[in-house]
Amino acid sequence: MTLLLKQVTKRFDEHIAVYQLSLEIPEKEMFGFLGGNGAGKTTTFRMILGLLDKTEGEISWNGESINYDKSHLIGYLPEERGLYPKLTVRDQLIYLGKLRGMKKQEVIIELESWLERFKVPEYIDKKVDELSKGNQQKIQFITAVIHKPKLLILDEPFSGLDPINVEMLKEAVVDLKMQDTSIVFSSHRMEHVEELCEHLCILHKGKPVVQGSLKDIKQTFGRKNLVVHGDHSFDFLENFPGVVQYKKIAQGCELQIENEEISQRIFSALQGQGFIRKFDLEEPSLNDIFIEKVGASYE
Ligand SMILES: Nc1ncnc2c1ncn2[C@@H]1O[C@H](COP(=O)(O)OP(=O)(O)OP(=O)(O)O)[C@@H](O)[C@H]1O
Repeated sequence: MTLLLKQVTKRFDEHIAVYQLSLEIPEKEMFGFLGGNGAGKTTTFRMILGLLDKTEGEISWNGESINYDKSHLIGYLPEERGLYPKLTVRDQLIYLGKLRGMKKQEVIIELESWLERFKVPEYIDKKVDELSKGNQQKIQFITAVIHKPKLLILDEPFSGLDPINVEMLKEAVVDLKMQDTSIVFSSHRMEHVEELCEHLCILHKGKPVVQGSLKDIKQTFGRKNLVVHGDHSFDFLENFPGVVQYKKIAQGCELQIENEEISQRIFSALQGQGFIRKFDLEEPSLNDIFIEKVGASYE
């Protein structure tokens, strides 16, 4: 089931939060939605989920308008987490699971298996406000996935988690994808999107500035990173034609260059200048691309 956004705009009075956004989110894939603060990610999610009316445009799933009565098809981890603090994890999940058409016993089986997986089986009888923020987030994640949705929308799923829990959640998300769940997630963390997503969109002030497959985005960006390690000074490369950025490091330097050809010229210029231990041409990182496209306004 492909999720399609066509020329979607959202205005809050005079303020345009999302402007003519068109996106195709392939089924059974993980799609990364990037953007600085206030770029329009959450607003877009809320429109997809029917929590906010769009001002203009169309949103469809598998060629049809999304039927919000069939809430069991969609799972949502909101940015502002919202669990009932005084309910136990068990009661919370039973309540939310039933809202999505699950039977109590089904909920318990799924919940126990998720808590086991997240290595916190003892939390089942704890009240939410007895849990740390990171652990509350795991519970919130379980509420988003317990009913096995076909489309899963995760708004900043990894924020506030320690590295071990980030890995645990990442693995869970990858497994859900393997089980054919279509997943869209927003993040400020480029490396997470780079690691997990085949396709992505970078929003800036409500407009897409980059979108497509990660591979194509990197290829068409043109610029490359070049890492050179060696014993002599590489300072002359700072003003070398085609070098966009120069960074001195202990072992040598790291450069951003305009294109692959510049690396050949640098290679020639380094001949006879001493021992080179490393000369590596690398794809730009998503972080490089983000900074270039979104620039100084990113917080
Ligand atoms: N209910 C609202 N009323 C008025 N303006 C709003 C409302 N919701 C969002 N906005 C504005 O719309 C813009 C997009 O906000 P949104 O929350 O979608 O950004 P975001 O990309 O999710 O940001 P962040 O990464 O900081 O969470 C912002 O300028 C925000 O102030």
